[in-house]
Amino acid sequence: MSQIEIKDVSRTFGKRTVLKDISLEVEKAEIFGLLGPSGAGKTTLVKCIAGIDEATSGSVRIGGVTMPDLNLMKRIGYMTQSDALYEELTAEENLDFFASIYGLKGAAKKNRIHETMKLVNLQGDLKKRVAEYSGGMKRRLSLAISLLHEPEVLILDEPTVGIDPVLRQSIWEELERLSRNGTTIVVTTHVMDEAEKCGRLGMVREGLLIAVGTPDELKERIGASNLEEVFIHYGGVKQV
Ligand SMILES: Nc1ncnc2c1ncn2[C@@H]1O[C@H](COP(=O)(O)OP(=O)(O)OP(=O)(O)O)[C@@H](O)[C@H]1O
Repeated sequence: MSQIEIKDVSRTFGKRTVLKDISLEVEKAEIFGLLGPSGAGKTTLVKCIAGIDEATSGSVRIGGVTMPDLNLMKRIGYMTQSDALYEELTAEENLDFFASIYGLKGAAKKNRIHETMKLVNLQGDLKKRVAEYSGGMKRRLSLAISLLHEPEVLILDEPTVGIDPVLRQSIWEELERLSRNGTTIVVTTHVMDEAEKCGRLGMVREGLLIAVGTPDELKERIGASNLEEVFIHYGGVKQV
């Protein structure tokens, strides 16, 4: 059984269909990347996987359980594109709040807060109010929050936007470490060198999943020398 099983998922908003019959399986410990032009439906798809949104038809199962499922959501880490943070609270208070929701307590909670903040290089800014954080710092704090409870499945919607290349690299090293330890990761990105680090990629265009494969398979399939060409071939629009 695959860790994530997406079967014939469609999502409509009013008369508009933004996901069309998407079927996909993601294996345990895989890093699966979703690529596609802006508005293609990547965020809508990851929201359906995370159980934040529900497919109009079709099903999403994680570990054999149909989503959305409240119990299962505690085992999923989800980082949204727009940071869901309490601006008036300090970073530490934000982390403390989310850690408590996930059932972390006492010394274990404190240790995990420090570990995740170290990981995103914000350990010196725990006491700072989020309102005083830069955009990139907020992204890093959101990432730390999504990692707090060491989820089995991690869903990241453009996690490294606004993050400098050095830190981006260390975040990817951490994602690779998590995957080696068994975490399944689904990540959306517009950054080609990040896409290259994914085990497999899914190309989304106008609500359809039009190609799936390893970065090398996708390149070979169309005779491209790099992923940018693959993106342009399948996406039609060049992203900056
Ligand atoms: N709640 C909603 N109501 C109506 N339309 C929506 C809603 N959410 C998303 N859409 C539409 O669905 C389409 C897909 O949006 P989505 O955010 O999934 O794209 P995306 O591929 O993630 O884009 P980006 O790369 O810019 O983040 C867009 O045309 C968007 O306007």
